[in-house]
Amino acid sequence: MMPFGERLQSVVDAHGRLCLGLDPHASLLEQWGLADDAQGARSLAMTAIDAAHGRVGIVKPQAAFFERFGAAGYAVLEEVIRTARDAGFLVIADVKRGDIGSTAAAYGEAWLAPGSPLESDAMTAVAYQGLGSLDPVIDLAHQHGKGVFVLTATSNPEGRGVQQSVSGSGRSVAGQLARDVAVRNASARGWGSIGVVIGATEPITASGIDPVLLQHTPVLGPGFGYQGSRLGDLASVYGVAAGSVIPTVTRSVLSAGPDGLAAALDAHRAELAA
Ligand SMILES: O=c1ccn([C@@H]2O[C@H](COP(=O)(O)O)[C@@H](O)[C@H]2O)c(=O)[nH]1
Repeated sequence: MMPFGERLQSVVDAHGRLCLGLDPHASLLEQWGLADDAQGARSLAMTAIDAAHGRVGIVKPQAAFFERFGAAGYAVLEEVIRTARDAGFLVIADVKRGDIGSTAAAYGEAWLAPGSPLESDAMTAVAYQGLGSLDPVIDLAHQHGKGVFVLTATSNPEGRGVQQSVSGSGRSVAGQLARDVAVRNASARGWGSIGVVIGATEPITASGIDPVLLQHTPVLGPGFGYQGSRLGDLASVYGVAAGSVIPTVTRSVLSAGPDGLAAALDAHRAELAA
């Protein structure tokens, strides 16, 4: 099985690095004229996947917007993930899971184990219980050619108090976490399979992250579009790590409505290319 980092690189080479978020917000369902239920969420996500064909190679369903509908929402999420993967998209399940190791392992089995109903190509994870608590997930990911993106410096301003605080190492929490993740990718030829999530809403150096360390570490970058950052600002936000960033856009595309999705995606791709 090819490692996730290499699979990610080949998808980026073929389709570019923009990632489309699949977030059926209640407000978007209303705007699209869809019911605020599991079938409405299904319709929005499937329409977005159709429009994404040939435009992006990576999609990121946000589980929370499906979980709102309980079992019916989960059934739809399973179908959305399967449909996207069968169509050749790389699917990053934005689930932000984390716990003591034995429980984290079960999260890994849910989202990354081959044959699991929710099998995705990568998942997002939270290291608040220590990066080591995610080791069972990381081991599982390596075993099956999957990826894990660890929240490091998030796009929401409320995160900064914790993430920018300086730990005993003399480094910020975010800076230390980025360093610890980067160490796990050190032997990769290109990108490793363990990524970080670093929001685009302020320069990453403000969080004490050394961009030089991220050469082999894929960076999932939310915060573009709706949250205010511009794809054209990629280099000023991420510095020398800009080449490792997978920028994600969601509401700034989905708010264009079903008929405007393709044009919105093309406009975002053009901004990124420029
Ligand atoms: O720091 C983070 C981590 C994750 N997200 C997620 O990304 C999308 C952003 O959606 P937009 O509509 O493009 O703002 C959403 O699913 C968040 O949960 C984030 O925004 N920031």
